[in-house]
Amino acid sequence: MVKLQVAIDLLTTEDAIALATKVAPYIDIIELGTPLIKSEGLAVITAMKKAFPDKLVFADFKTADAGELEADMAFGAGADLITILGATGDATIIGAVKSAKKHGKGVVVDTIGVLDRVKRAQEVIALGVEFVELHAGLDEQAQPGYSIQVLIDEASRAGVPVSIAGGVKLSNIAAVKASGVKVAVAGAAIYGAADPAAAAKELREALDA
Ligand SMILES: O=C(CO)[C@H](O)[C@H](O)COP(=O)(O)O
Repeated sequence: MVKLQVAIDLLTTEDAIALATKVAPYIDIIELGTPLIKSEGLAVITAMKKAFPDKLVFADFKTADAGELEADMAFGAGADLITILGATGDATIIGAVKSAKKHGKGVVVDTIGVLDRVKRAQEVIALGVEFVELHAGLDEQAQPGYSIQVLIDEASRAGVPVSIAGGVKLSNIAAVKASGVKVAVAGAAIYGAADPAAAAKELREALDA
């Protein structure tokens, strides 16, 4: 079964918990976006895990250095998963994996900004990470000509556990699923919808079809 991850790119704990409450029945992983964590600090992780102990809480740290220290901070606050940048050196990823093993949690490598995402995904899986996020960030998505098809094609040939993030929505979720991903990440398609619960339900149903 493909897991559905909601990326919460809102700026307050109150708004994040309100959104998670609406969509919880349909999602597996609650992602606390980088701007949300920068705005609210580690407390938002603790509050979300307390509110949703049965969901995986994903702290989108996008760590570039001090991997073990930052992973200790995220896991200590209640996160189940943390992102480390694929663009950084292996030592940072190895440090975070060490922390994850200590806490019984997991590391996700975010390939934002990496030129050859598939090659890097294959390299970092060997370091013990849970899965790799094939990711076109919000700024890359805003570039003229951006298409999620690039990520879908990459996922199809990755040969290692991956997620796709960067414009996942109802019109492409079937193709995302068919690419063999472990996790589909949807942010704006859920938090930006007039009815986030209905949007999450439709995505869930499409993944389960
Ligand atoms: O991590 C992120 C940005 O850095 C986003 O949460 C992720 O890209 C999901 O985006 P979208 O709103 O397009 O689904």
